[in-house]
Amino acid sequence: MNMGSIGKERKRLAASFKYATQGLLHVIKKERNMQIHLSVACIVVFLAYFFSVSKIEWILLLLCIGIVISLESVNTAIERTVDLCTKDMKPLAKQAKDTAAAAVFVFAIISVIIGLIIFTIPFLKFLNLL
Ligand SMILES: Nc1ncnc2c1ncn2[C@@H]1O[C@H](COP(=O)(O)OP(=O)(O)OP(=O)(O)O)[C@@H](O)[C@H]1O
Repeated sequence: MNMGSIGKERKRLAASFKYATQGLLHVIKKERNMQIHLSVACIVVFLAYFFSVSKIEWILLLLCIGIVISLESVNTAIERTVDLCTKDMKPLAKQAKDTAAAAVFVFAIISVIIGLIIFTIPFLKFLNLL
């Protein structure tokens, strides 16, 4: 690989980061669900810091936050693609959108359960109930 092609490769990499950032900002601006996920994520990070959760618990919480945000982005991409394909009401369009929404929903429920497992005992101790 010569210097010219390394420079081109770097530019291409920088451009792909730029486009991904634009995509993320679009979902944050336009999708109410993403705004809710991010607000919950901020609260979870605050609680994790406040209760000094363990390293493995931090990893689990950050994984949940990352996966929910990623799934919501993919869900939005599928919604946009369906809307681009058809403006008519079609059963397949509904199945595509609802199935994509189900992916976010399932992992969001798992994340809530993980959050409850991690925070319930510290929270009860904080309230002097344990
Ligand atoms: N082209 C379509 N054909 C059939 N059903 C559709 C179509 N577009 C949307 N729907 C269905 O209508 C319902 C509402 O969809 P809509 O996209 O308006 O909002 P949503 O799924 O709540 O997503 P969001 O709130 O993130 O925009 C969903 O069940 C969806 O699958």
